[in-house]
Amino acid sequence: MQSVMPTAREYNFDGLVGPSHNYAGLSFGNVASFNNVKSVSNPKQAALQGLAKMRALAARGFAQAVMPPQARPNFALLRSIGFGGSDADVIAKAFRDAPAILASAYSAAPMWSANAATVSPSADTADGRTHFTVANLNSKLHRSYEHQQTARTLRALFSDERYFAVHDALPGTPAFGDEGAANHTRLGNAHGAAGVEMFVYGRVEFNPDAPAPKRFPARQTLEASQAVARLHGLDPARTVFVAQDPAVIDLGVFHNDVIAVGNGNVLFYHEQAFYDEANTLAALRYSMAGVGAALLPVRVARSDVPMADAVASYLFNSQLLTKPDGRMALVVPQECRENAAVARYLDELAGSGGPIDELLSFDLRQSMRNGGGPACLRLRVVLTDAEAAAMHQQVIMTEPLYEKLVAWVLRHYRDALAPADLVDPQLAIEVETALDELTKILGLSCLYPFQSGDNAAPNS
Ligand SMILES: N=C(N)NCCC[C@H](NC(=O)CCC(=O)O)C(=O)O
Repeated sequence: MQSVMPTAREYNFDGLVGPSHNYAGLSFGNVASFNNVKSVSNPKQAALQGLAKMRALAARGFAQAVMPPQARPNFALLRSIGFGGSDADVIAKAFRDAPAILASAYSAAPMWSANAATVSPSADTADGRTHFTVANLNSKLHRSYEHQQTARTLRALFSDERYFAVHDALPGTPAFGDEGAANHTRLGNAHGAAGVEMFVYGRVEFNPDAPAPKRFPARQTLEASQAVARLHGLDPARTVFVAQDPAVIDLGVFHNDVIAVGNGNVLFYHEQAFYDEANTLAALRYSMAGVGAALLPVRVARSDVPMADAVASYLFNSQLLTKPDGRMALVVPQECRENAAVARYLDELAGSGGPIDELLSFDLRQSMRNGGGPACLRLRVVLTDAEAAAMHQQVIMTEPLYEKLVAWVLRHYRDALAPADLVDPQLAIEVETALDELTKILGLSCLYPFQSGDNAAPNS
């Protein structure tokens, strides 16, 4: 007997780049972040590049929404470590004594919304609700405090508890290092059907013999992934935990979404993505058979794309999107067209008669220089029609919203931000003014603690 499956669509929630986007080199292990340290950023261009991608994908009929940026600088963080006085005093003292920490408090990293949370659609969970676990991002100071505002934002967007459950971040300790959807892939048939959830980890806290990188940190632990699966009420038969190859973490693959992407029954991945490729595929095949799906691996050999090219071009940090005709489009950063090996590979892929028959390339240079490609910039949320109707509607990308957001960016954003500009107290005022206005555009009152006069709250 065939059960009736609700129609569901994958919404991509792109992080809107905030007005303080800058290059502070805060992410050891992320090659682009390190290489561009202390260069001058262009927040206006960064935001416009991100919006152009959202607009183009929405215009193509993909379900697209926007995640607002976070308030910056994080005065509560700065005050909690001994910088006191007026806001301007706090900024001046932090800039003088601890410029890297001021930069951390100013980071626009929430733009990479793939790291905001792990999301399990209602078709996979025990209670039939969509579950979100906010990522603690505790591997890096500048990302470790994002979770407080992320929880607040997700609860504002998905407030109807009949449909949605938003879990707070896991305890912020190394055993539970959690980077959200960047290390999570869902495979199956249709979006609305039960699927297999694959969690990829880089380290096991309580097994000193487990593979682990030597040079760069592994940000995701097995223990964290298991906790998320438990919180979401996932069926163990449809949940697969997989070790990332630690050797590639040491080459700059700091998240699994830098080396693999899945959609539907397709897993597009580099042969060095997993510690044990054969067993990973076998486990996925076995689990997927349980939901009547057959894995379709699209494996990229190192002879076609060496790891250095994969990391430099961000080929795998692409979005793999199902088109109305059931074929798939790969959304890649422009750098993929500029890398000879990758460009050659992609042309062959699109013409190969396989599931991916279209390439869409975007200029996301501002984000890329911080190690964030198309996939980093979006959080995937599969929603049934009823769930989509229950979420906050004013964040869904439409042409009028796009136009309003572009005008807002042009009004408020700077086109150059150098490390020394972070000492300018005016920047903090500009950011607050911009975000206050944004909440009106998006119909999200009291999204930020500063809007309730609470700049001292830990999540301010
Ligand atoms: N792969 C995914 N899903 N996300 C990419 C996140 C990039 C981010 N970069 C930064 O945080 C750079 C900050 C700086 O250097 O200023 C990070 O390393 O966490």
